Amino acid sequence: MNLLLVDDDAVFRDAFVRWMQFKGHHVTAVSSGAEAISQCEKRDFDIAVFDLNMPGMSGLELLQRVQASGKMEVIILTGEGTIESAVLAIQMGAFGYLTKPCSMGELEERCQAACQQRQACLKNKPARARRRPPLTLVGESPAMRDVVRLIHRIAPTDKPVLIQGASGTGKEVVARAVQQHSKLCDQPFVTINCAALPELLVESELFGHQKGSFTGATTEKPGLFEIADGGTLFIDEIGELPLALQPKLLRVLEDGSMRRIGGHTERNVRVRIIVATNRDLAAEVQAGNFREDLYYRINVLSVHMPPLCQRSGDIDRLVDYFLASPWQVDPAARKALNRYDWPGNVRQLSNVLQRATVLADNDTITLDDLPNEIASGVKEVSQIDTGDRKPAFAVCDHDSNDTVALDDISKAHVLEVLAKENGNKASAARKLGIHRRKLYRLLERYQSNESTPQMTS
Ligand SMILES: Nc1ncnc2c1ncn2[C@@H]1O[C@H](COP(=O)(O)OP(=O)(O)OP(=O)(O)O)[C@@H](O)[C@H]1O
Repeated sequence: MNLLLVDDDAVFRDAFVRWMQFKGHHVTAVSSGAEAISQCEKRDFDIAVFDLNMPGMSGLELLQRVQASGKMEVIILTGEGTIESAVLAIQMGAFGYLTKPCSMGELEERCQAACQQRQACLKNKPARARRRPPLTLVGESPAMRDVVRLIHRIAPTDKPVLIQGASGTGKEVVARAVQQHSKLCDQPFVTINCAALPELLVESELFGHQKGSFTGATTEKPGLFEIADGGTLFIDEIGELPLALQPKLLRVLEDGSMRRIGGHTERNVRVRIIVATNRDLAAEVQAGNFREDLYYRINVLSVHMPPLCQRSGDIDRLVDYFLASPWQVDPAARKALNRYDWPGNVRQLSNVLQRATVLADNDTITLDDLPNEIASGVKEVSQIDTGDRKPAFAVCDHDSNDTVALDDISKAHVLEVLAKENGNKASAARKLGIHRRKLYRLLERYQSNESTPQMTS
């Protein structure tokens, strides 16, 4: 295998290089995301192993940067082993993740498995078919029907589109839908997230640079406007675009002209712009953080994404969409999913379901596999989306008293059995007829409920 390791831990790097070379693999080991990107520009790798926590660029950011090339499989290493980051890595397209400390043998095995998958993929599928899966905008609630109607109205024009809405509501999905229903659907769809990059990098990503125009600009590089020429550029988190850069964007929007950083040549591009933000851009204009002329230039056609809690019926549809066969959700868990407020919207729902599939004992997701704040029938009211001063917790279900009573009975029984077994969890789980992991989760839930403030109706 041709392997790339990116880890700031020199001892681990050294051990990895020795082991993998001993096993006959080619290894390139670097200590930062920036070095990794430059290596990827120079040569192809079969498998890349990224440490999650690195100064500068994290493993997940790096994954996002190299993912577009679709050339190699990525394995993420995490020292903390949080389920959330692992789920995120898989969602972003990583082959898998491993928790440190792990043995070199284990890591090599995982790399071999990733390599086999890559080879099977390269053999069986033509290059075009390996691109992104087809886009699906799930939702038939009245609010989402309005969004879909709007997409069909605005897609055929070549005007800029502004998509606003809270984080995770599906703004990027809508941007892609607009592009796919437009006459530019066969042309490039290029994306940039302004929040994920430092100021100088945003400018150089958008407009490109000439060799030597700043430290680190070792080669000339075309910007995304040039790459997207003839197609669509999706600028995510436009509210984070530095003020100093805004006139440059305004200019390219007005007459299609731009210059690379350090360049003297005026270039002309024809790009349809779609921008998205979770900020209130009008308020940002008022606050002096966003230029008024740019705001009017991008706010020609706008789409407002409704929060998930305002899309009646869509939670069940999304659950069925995210969970492929043979996964099922038992009625109590489905009820809990439906009554939760989803401050993180569709992204949070997708993460919760992926987490549940990791935790579930079999193919059915139960209340035990859901996070406490969802399973316990107490919903966290989002203050981010509405700005309203609401209590942090509120009971949202009429029969929550029954749930609490049942919970109390089962808790008493579980604790009694555990006491009888002298605190031995393995034998208590056997007596209770449940998996040991389930017992651990129940005990965690009892503990956190004791420390969670709850209001009764
Ligand atoms: N209607 C939908 N149907 C299917 N999947 C959806 C839908 N809405 C969102 N998703 C999925 O939810 C996740 C978040 O969506 P997306 O990135 O488009 O949200 P966003 O509003 O752009 O978030 P952010 O503001 O944080 O960038 C993605 O995995 C996306 O595929």
